[in-house]
Amino acid sequence: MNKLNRQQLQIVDAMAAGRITDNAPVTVLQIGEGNFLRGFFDWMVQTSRQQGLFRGGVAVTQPRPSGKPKIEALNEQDRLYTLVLRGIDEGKPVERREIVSVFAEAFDPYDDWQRMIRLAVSPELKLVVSNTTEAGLVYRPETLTEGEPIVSFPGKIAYLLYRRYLEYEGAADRGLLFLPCELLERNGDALKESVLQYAADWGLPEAFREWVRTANRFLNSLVDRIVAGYPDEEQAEAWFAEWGYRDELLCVAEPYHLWAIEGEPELDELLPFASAGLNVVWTDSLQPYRERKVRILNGAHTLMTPLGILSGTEHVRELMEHEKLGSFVRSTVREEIIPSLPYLQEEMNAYAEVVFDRYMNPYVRHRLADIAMNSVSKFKARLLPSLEHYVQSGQSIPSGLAKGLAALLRYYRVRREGNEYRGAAFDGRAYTVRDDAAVLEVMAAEWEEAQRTGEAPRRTAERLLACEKLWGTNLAQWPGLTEKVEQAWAEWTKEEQA
Ligand SMILES: NC(=O)c1ccc[n+]([C@@H]2O[C@H](COP(=O)([O-])OP(=O)(O)OC[C@H]3O[C@@H](n4cnc5c(N)ncnc54)[C@H](O)[C@@H]3O)[C@@H](O)[C@H]2O)c1
Ligand SMILES: O=P(O)(O)OC[C@@H](O)[C@@H](O)[C@H](O)[C@H](O)CO
Repeated sequence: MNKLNRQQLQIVDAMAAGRITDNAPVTVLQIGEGNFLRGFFDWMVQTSRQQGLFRGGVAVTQPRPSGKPKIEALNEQDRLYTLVLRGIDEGKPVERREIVSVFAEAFDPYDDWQRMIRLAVSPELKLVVSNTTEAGLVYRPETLTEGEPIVSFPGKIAYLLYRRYLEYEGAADRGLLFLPCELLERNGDALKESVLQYAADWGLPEAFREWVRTANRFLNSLVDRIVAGYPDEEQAEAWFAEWGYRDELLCVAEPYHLWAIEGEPELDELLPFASAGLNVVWTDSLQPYRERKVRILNGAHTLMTPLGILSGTEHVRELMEHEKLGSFVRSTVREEIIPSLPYLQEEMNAYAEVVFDRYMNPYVRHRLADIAMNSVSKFKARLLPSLEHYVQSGQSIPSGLAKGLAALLRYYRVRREGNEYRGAAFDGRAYTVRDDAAVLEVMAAEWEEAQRTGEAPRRTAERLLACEKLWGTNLAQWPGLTEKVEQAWAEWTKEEQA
């Protein structure tokens, strides 16, 4: 059977009315080849194109050298992929398939840095969208060597903007609009600050920094859609047989979507998603949207993942249906996370119930292993603020959140095997942990030390919690936390030995 290709696109022409002509100007640079942008942003571009509201094309590049295979796979499929939206929408089952065809270019910036620069200085370019996870939108000092690709995502943006600034001699109307989709608080501001930091580190002129601030817009936004990515093999094969083509970039997402963007509604002219009928909200305050979503929906995901994997469950729905694990998640959200939020409790409860329904979506098999990537930074952004609320207000540490942290630490009990860091579940089965090398090295070293010295678990918990490199603060000083972590470990050790 053939892979998805342009001919195929013609066969399903009717459904691909938003397809791109090969000579469409590239108005969007996308940094991120991952599932999320393909299941969210690119689908929005396609939807707007189908209505004649958006005319440009998207150039997609990967933010890390390791993302190259996806870019290659995309090119092998004429830059097309299939998106399946499946779920319950207003009480009714929905299943829609669409071939997304918004990519005018897909290339590896590490292979062809000059191409990246040409794109950055293009007069057609208007928008830069990204999703590099919370671990990617981070400032890490980096040297600028002319002619060589910049490794980090914000470093790339700093250099590319500098080239654009030089190209147009600082013209005020040549700036770009940035829409980082990483789930970080004030993601636009975070990107701008990192860019300015690199500019200062590299000794770029103050006039350039001023141009970054005044001629460019870095919008803060909050995205919400569960994009599960590639389905399980059995489902994928059944679909390929039905459709008559194979698609390595097949992506499955729920129909629900929300993009709350801090900015004036007039920006809809540049980004005509709300006009296309999509659930895109222009707002002057993201805070309530953000906190509700990150602390409840993402927080519960990050809470369930380590314990779920350690217990041998694979998918969100399976975990939510599990008697003990499902009720652990629900009660921690209802009794610990929601009371830590400064908003109307009924509204938060109503939102949480919708989230639990979304988790139970019978059509989306959202893998815990996927959610688990970079769990340490996710825990810090999504769950630590809830835990901190109790510490700050002098209340005792709640058990569910402490158990979640204990599970996270136990999940990161890893050893290095070749290029991978592997841990063992309660039943001894091995799994791979994906996180920043620095995080994995610290975790592996701390656990190795525990094993080497045969120290008491309390001491190990204390050392891990005290590790400021991991948490940015000394968590061992939070009253009662070390004891609760140790207690949770002791219970699991008993279960493992039983
Ligand atoms: N999948 C969803 O349901 C969903 C929904 C909302 C937001 N998100 C956002 O998407 C991220 C996960 O993306 P996905 O679901 O597309 O997964 P994915 O694995 O398909 O893609 C992850 C992307 O992030 C990049 N990346 C990972 N670590 C990086 C690092 N250290 N530096 C630079 N780039 C890095 C990868 O190269 C890839 O482009 C989340 O962290 C979140 O910010 C996802
Ligand atoms: O995408 P991640 O890996 O940052 O986090 C996993 C999930 O919490 C996340 O993808 C949610 O499904 C999503 O944020 C829903 O909008």
